[in-house]
Amino acid sequence: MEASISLLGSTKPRLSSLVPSSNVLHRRDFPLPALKLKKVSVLPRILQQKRLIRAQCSDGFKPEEDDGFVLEDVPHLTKFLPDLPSYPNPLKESQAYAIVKRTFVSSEDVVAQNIVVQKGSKRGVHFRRAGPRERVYFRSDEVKACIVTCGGLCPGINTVIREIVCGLNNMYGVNNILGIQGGYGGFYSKNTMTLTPKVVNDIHKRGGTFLQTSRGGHDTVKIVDNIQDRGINQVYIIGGDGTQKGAEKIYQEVERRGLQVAVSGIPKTIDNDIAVIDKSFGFDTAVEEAQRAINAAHVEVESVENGVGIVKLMGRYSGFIAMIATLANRDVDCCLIPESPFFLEGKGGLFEFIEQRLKENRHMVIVIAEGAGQDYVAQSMRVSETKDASGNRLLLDVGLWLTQQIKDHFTNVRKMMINMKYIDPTYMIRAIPSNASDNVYCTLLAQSAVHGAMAGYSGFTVGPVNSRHAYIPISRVTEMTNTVKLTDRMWARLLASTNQPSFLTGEGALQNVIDMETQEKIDNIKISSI
Ligand SMILES: Nc1ncnc2c1ncn2[C@@H]1O[C@H](COP(=O)(O)OP(=O)(O)O)[C@@H](O)[C@H]1O
Ligand SMILES: O=P(O)(O)OC[C@H]1O[C@](O)(COP(=O)(O)O)[C@@H](O)[C@@H]1O
Ligand SMILES: [Mg+2]
Repeated sequence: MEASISLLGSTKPRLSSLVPSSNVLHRRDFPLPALKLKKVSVLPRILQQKRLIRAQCSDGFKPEEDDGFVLEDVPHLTKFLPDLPSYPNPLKESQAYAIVKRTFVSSEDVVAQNIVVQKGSKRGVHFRRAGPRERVYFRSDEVKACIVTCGGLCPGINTVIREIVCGLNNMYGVNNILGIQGGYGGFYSKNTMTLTPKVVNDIHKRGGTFLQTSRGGHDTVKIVDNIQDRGINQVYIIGGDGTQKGAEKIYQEVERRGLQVAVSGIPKTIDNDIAVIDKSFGFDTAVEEAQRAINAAHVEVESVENGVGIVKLMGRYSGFIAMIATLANRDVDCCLIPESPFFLEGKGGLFEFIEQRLKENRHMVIVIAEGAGQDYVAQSMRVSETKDASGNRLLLDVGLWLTQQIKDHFTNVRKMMINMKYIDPTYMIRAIPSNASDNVYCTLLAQSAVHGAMAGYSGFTVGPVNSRHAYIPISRVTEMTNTVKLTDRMWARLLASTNQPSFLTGEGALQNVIDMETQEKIDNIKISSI
């Protein structure tokens, strides 16, 4: 049996850096013989720092020689605490699971990242399947867990908090659970609160986060000092890409200090910009809520002469909410997202399209993601870039800017009377409670996180990959942002449904073509690295 690690990257690897904490093949579960290192390709400059390390494993599955099977594994506490005792999983005694055929997930169960395959193709990347394991590495009465929420809001955070508390308590008999208030900074600057199933009983019916949140304030050493001082041994971290980067640092510090602490990340983002997972929780709820704003815009512009409605939706770097809300609605004439640069003037531009639609229909609706056209807006406003406490770029209000540009053009240049209606429902969309299907999704995420932590995994993220929940190395979800691929069919479906210009031809299109080429290169790398 043979196993090897392949490194995609430009720098010469050191052995220690090749086996990162997030990618250790766990010998007990998945016993591996010697590891062989292989440098397989050099990425273009744009991705050079983002080294993708993957471990190829042929053990356990007894695959054919070099069938291309790759397991991207998550770390286990026994990696640095080899003598850690394990215990039978208390779920064995659970009445609820009494007649379940297979209560426990086998160490050989994995989830394939790619499910569309060609006959004879390599098996590709896999992640460990999430779920309860036969043996756990914590005694229930020894567990002291904490939960923290960081970054922006999204529907469903309270459901995840509730289900971590109830999952720990109902499935594993854990009674000691703390809420860290106000995000990462709360570890060292605020009091904790005690969380019980009773305390969190109906929080899933409310939007926001019961624990409060914040941006900025991540201080790894202070946070881990606090974890150590309080005797916390399970840390559940709910947050987006920035938060998950922070979770990775906390795990690394935990490992450096040799602490028996399970660090579990639960990906949260309204923008759906987290890589690898199918979709982030709260996204469907947000898309549904966006329909109300789009419908309102449509009613308004339909009721007046030459009505032009603009609805601004969230999406800092990724236009998923705008794209899916547009596709779902069918009253939208044009959707503008950060991934697809647009231009206003001249042939093939937005002004020309608006005029054409007004002639045809006497009204039109534009949906714009808040991150769209930022460089364009910045050029015309000459403003310097500012950042929030977490280092995220603060966006210029593209919705207001576009409203003004359209007004000026039609009133002053085209001498046409138009009726502009601008709707900005951004915070309303992310502040609501999650819908029924997101609630179920949040429950599965929370329970997967609890099972993973109890099973002794640490430094991992949970999430569905092709509809199956998996344990994913944190670095895999932070190294790339999930964005709308203009070269995928979904964007083509949108263009076909709105019949809007693609902004790839015409006077303002040169830069767009360059951006498309860059995007295509990135897509090709992602595809070839799978
Ligand atoms: N690279 C990073 N390393 C450590 N912590 C980070 C990093 N980026 C962001 N954070 C922390 O994660 C938290 C949330 O980050 P933010 O980007 O605001 O939201 P989100 O996690 O939802 O994307 C903040 O407390 C921030 O300090
Ligand atoms: O005003 P806030 O709270 O900083 O949030 C605004 C940003 O938060 C987002 O919802 C994304 O938040 P996250 O990075 O926390 O996922 C963006 O869509 C938006 O630009
Ligand atoms: Mg983010």
